[in-house]
Amino acid sequence: MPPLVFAGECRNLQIRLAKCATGEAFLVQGGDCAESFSQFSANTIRDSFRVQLQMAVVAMFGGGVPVVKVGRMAGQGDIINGQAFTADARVPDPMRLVQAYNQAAATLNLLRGFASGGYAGLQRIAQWNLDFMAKSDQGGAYMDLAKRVGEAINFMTACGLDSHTPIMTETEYYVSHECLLLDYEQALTREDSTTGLWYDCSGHMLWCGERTRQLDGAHVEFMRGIANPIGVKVSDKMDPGQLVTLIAKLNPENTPGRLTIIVRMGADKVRANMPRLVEAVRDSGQVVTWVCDPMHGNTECVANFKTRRYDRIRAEVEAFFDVHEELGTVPGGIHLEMTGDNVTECLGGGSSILEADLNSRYHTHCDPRLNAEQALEMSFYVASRLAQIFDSVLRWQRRREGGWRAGKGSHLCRL
Ligand SMILES: O=C[C@H](O)[C@H](O)COP(=O)(O)O
Ligand SMILES: C=C(OP(=O)(O)O)C(=O)O
Ligand SMILES: [Mn+2]
Repeated sequence: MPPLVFAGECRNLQIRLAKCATGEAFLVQGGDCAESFSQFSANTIRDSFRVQLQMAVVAMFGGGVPVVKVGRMAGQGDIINGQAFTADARVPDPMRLVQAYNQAAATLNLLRGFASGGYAGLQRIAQWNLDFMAKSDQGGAYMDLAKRVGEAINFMTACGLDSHTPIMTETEYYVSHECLLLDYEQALTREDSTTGLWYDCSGHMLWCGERTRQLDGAHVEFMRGIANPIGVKVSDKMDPGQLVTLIAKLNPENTPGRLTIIVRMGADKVRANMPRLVEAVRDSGQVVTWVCDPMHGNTECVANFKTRRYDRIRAEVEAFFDVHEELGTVPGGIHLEMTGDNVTECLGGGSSILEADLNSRYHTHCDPRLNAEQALEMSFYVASRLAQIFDSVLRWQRRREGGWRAGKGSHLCRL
């Protein structure tokens, strides 16, 4: 089966992720927990993509920083067994590997079309608002921002910016998924003819899950051998020394952008457990991109539904930014389980979803996702934190005629 991505694309993403490690860009990574075969459709793909476009515009315009867009898309869904709660459905079926591959290829094909075919053109910024969002507070706030962006574009066009330049009409978009099913990943791993390195061509970026990141495990051994940009999920159970050793194993050349540490601890565990990890990595001189996954540490069961509360998700993001602010290190991105559909899977947020609402539009096949409105609301919060950072950077720059220099390792030392 043909590879789904080209090694050169992975190298481009790695360069962008290196910028996220030094605060010169910010990663917005979002999509399903597990893409289901039954919900595979152009509209589902389109709507997830367009919310991510909206989030990127909000973070860029509000935060004053380039945004790197990576989807939790074109990865794995019902790739092993069926969803039905029956013994038959749960029997692993190898033909699902083929279906998952074909769906990933179709998803990626459509995403490439949206990204380069004009759908993502900045002139269309107002059309990205999803219909059901029009009347919501977030939708209204987004339209206000879209109007301001439109004015800025008109001004730049009046200054001579060619509205047909690719910056205005196209966007970069990458895909990622968990490197979980090694048979599937191995089948798509190819030696890149231009460098002689091995790339897992199932996606641009792969990450190692919280449950499979053992130093002597098969997943770390496989990921050590591929040249893709990779991530590692890290909970409060991670030991600082173990993390430093794991990073050295996965990124022995200490290549910027190669390794993203995706912290997922739970809102009430970040402040107590994240600083020691960040300090250990900083003191080791290793370059990583720090990203917050505020989903996986905040899962709970309410009224028989696996759900998450928007307030706890937001609190984890806040703590993530606070810890980096206190240590003078760099918040490099956010990693969300989200959808462009108007689902009721996570409680609270602007849509103020109540326990009684969970039953009405609960469509996830695995973890509960932020709906479009909640995801957009989160991007406004992220933008407000990025604005503070970049505002203070400008103050330092003015005062010191310098700027933030990427110090030894992933932290930034203020001049
Ligand atoms: O993202 C996927 C889930 O977190 C994983 O399947 C584990 O699910 P659990 O949190 O119900 O154990
Ligand atoms: C399983 C996942 O996360 P974690 O490994 O952090 O639990 C996931 O991101 O789908
Ligand atoms: Mn999940």
